[in-house]
Amino acid sequence: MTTETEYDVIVLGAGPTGENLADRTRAAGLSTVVVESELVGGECSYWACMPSKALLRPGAALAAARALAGSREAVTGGLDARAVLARRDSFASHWKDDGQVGWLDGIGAVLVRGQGRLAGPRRVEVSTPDGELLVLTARHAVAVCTGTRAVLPEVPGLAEAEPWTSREATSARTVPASLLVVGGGVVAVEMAAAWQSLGSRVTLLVRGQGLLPRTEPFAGELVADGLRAAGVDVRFGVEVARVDRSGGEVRVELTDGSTLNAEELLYATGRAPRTDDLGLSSVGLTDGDWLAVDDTCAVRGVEGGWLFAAGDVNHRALLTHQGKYQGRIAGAAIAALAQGRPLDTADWGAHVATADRAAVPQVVFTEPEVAAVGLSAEQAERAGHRTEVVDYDLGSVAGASLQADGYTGRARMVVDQDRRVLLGVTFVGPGAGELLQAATVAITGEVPIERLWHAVPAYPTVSEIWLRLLETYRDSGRSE
Ligand SMILES: Cc1cc2nc3c(=O)[nH]c(=O)nc-3n(C[C@H](O)[C@H](O)[C@H](O)COP(=O)(O)OP(=O)(O)OC[C@H]3O[C@@H](n4cnc5c(N)ncnc54)[C@H](O)[C@@H]3O)c2cc1C
Ligand SMILES: NC(=O)c1ccc[n+]([C@@H]2O[C@H](COP(=O)([O-])OP(=O)(O)OC[C@H]3O[C@@H](n4cnc5c(N)ncnc54)[C@H](O)[C@@H]3O)[C@@H](O)[C@H]2O)c1
Repeated sequence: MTTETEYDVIVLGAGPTGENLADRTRAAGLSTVVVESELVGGECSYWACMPSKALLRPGAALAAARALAGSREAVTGGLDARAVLARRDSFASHWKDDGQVGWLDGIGAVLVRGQGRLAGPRRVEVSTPDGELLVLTARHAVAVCTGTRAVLPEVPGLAEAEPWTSREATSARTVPASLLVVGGGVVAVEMAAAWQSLGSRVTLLVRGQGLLPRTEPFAGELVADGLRAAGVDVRFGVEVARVDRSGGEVRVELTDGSTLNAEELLYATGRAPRTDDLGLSSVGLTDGDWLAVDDTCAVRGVEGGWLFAAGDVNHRALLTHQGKYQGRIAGAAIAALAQGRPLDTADWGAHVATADRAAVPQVVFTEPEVAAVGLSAEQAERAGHRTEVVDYDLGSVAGASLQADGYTGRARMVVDQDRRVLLGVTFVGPGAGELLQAATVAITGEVPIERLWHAVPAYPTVSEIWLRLLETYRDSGRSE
C-alpha cells in the first residue's frame, strides 16, 4: 500500500543532528516529519559518544585516585568490568529509544520509522518495517542528517573474520582476553584505553608514525605515553596484510611477515557517509558521496535551495556538538526561507555555521585527555597566518600539581600576530577537557590578547594555565 503525505519539512535521520534541526523547524511552527531507519538518537546515543564515554570514565576515575598519595592507598584492585558494562548499558538506554521518541513527540514532530530515499525534488519514499511504501513531500525543505558508518579497508580475509567496528567496541557484553586495534585516530585510542582498563590485553597497530594526526603532534605523543603506561602495546609503522579467524581466535599477518593473535580485532579506520541507499541520483547527485554544503548547510549543486545536509554526512566536522550546531543553523535557515525572511549569512550570522571553519572544539577522552579547538600550529601556518606559537608545561601550574601528583601535560596557544587574537588552543592532561570552553569562547569571540589579561583565572585552578601562556607570550617579546 502507498500513502502520500505532505509536510513543511522532512528530516532524514533522527541522530543528534536531525533532532536539533527538527526542534528548530518545529519551534518556527513548521510541520516536520522525521524519518529514522534504526533508533531515534542515532549513532551517538547507542554506539558512539555515550557508551564510549561510559566505558572510559571509570578507568579515568581510577587513574585519578591512583595519582594522589593518600587516596592511592585506598585503591585495592582494578575495575569491576561487569559493573562498568552494566553502567554503560544504562547510558545506552539498553538500546531502546522510547525516551527520545517521547522527546520528538513532545516537540510536535511526526516520527516515521523506515529507510528514507529521495525520489526527485522535495519527494521522499520511505520503506517501512512492515513493507509499506510511504511517499512524503516537502513544501519547503528536505534535510539529510543520515550520519556515517565505519569503513573497513580491503584486506584479504578481513570481512570474513568479522572484526569489531565502533559498534561492537561500544556495545560488547564481555571483555575479550586480548584485543588488536587497527587505527591511530580518536576511536582507536579511546577504545584501546577503555578495553585495556577493563582487563583486555590491547595491542594498537598504527600504520603511521603518530596518533591523532589532526591535532598538535605533542598530543599524540602524550596519549601514546599514557596508553603505554596503562599497559597497551602501541606499535607504529605497521600494516595488516591479511586476517583470518579460526578456532575462535583472530590471526593477523603484518606486511613485515610477523603475526599476532587475539580474541578480537577492532578496525577503527574512519567513516563513510550513509548516502549509498539514499536516492541521491534522483536529484542529480552521486550515490555514496559526502554531501558538499555551503555555510547554511544547503547542498551545493541542487537547484531551488530545498535540499539541506547537516551533521556527519556533510563531512565538515564529524562531532556530535558540531552536528547539533549545524542542525540549529540549518533549521533556522529553513524557517527563515519558509517565512520569506532574508538569511543572515555574514560570518558568525544566525544562518551560517562559521564555527565549523574557525573554532571546532574536540575532547579525546584518553588518559591524558586531549582538548583542542581551532587551528593547530601547522594548520594555521598552512592557512597563511603569521603566527606565534606559545607552549607551557601544564604540570607546573599550581592547580595541576594539586590535581595529581606528578601531573603531566602540556598546553599550546597559537596567536594570530596580525590581529592579536587566538587561532587555536590545545591542552593535554588529566581532566583537560573541562578547560576547553574558555578557549572556544576566546576564539569565537575574537578576544584580543590585551583583553585576555583581564580574564583572571581563579587561584589555584588548572585554568591558571591561561595566565602562564599569556606571560610566556609577553616574555617572548611579542607583547607588552
Ligand atoms: C565510537 C565513537 C565515539 C564517538 N564519540 C564522540 C564524542 O565523544 N563526542 C563527539 O562529539 N562525537 C563523538 N563521535 C562522533 C559522533 O558519534 C557523530 O559525530 C554523531 O553521531 C553525528 O550525528 P548525526 O546526527 O550527524 O549522525 P548519526 O548519529 O549517525 O545519526 C544518523 C541517523 O540517521 C539514520 N539514518 C541513516 N540513513 C537513513 C535513512 N536512509 N533513512 C532514515 N534514517 C536513516 C541512522 O539510523 C541514524 O539514527 C563518536 C563516534 C564514534 C564512532
Ligand atoms: N571524543 C571524540 O570527540 C570522538 C571520539 C570518537 C570518534 N570521534 C569522531 O568520529 C570520527 C571517526 O573516528 P575514527 O577514529 O574512526 O576516524 P579517524 O579518521 O579519526 O581516524 C582513522 C585512523 O585510521 C587510520 N587508517 C585509515 N585507513 C587505514 C588502513 N587501511 N589501515 C590502517 N589504518 C588506517 C588513519 O590513518 C587514522 O589514523 C572522527 O572524525 C572523530 O572526530 C570523536
